Amino acid sequence: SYTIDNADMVNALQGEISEANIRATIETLSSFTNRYYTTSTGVDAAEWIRDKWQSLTSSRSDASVQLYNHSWAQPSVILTIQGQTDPDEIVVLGAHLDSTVGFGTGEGTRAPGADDDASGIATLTDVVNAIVATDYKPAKTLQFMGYAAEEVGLRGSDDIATDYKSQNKNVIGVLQLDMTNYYGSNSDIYIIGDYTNSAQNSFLEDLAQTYLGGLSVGTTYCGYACSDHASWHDQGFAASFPFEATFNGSNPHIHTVNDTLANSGGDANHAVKFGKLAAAYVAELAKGGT
Ligand SMILES: N[C@H](Cc1ccc(I)cc1)C(=O)NO
Ligand SMILES: [Zn+2]
Ligand SMILES: [Zn+2]
Repeated sequence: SYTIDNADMVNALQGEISEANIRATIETLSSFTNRYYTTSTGVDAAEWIRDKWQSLTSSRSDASVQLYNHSWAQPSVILTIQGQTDPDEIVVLGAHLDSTVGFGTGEGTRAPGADDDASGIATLTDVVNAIVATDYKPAKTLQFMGYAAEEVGLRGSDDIATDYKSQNKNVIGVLQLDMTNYYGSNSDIYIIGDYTNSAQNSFLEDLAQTYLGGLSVGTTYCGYACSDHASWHDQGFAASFPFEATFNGSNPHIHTVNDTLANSGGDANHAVKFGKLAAAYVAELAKGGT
């Protein structure tokens, strides 16, 4: 059952979430020609994330970063921060690191993917930065995951979720961030109601009410397995997916060469909301302190 009783830690983490940091990471990731799952630049982008997460956590003896290799070129990236008291309980926060402009994407094709999903990776990266800046030590284990090959059938997260299920890993919750930075609808955050866990969705709503007072939270539906949360849901894990807008209000530029920061408003102000929600999710699910 979910409890909300770690306010000092949540507030400290939220105080470190930075629009400028998130924007800088979006700009770097969208500057790779593409992050497609079969290309050299798709591999380069994954390795950049590995290096970034490694450098952010280099002072932490409880942290390590690994590539998770698949049957195609682009690896996934997993940062593990060991839990202090309940290390076998795992909280997963994910986003996908690949980008596409649809059929025909290949070596040299321009696919910036600023919102889809550099915004999600950048948001998670800033939560990692906040964890280090506050010297937060989670009671349960955290795993930050950059998934490869989401755009071609949720393939990276499917490999990982299936692997974790077969190993009987005790994943107590999964949060997906895919498109956090296009402010396209009236409410600030939309909880996806299908292929997700309703109890955890309610927990997210309670976290937003408690820690994101001024923001409004709605619900919307994909109607299909629309991002990596569905891979975890399919394996029976509790997954949730806070999303940028309603389906109709979401970023119309995705999967085109026009999915740029400029076409997401030119800043990361919308993504900041998701960073603060993710920070609350981390501290109130994984508990712990400094
Ligand atoms: N289909 C998803 C984007 C997407 C996710 C949820 C909703 I509602 C609308 C659109 C995708 O391209 N993920 O990479
Ligand atoms: Zn996506
Ligand atoms: Zn996409």
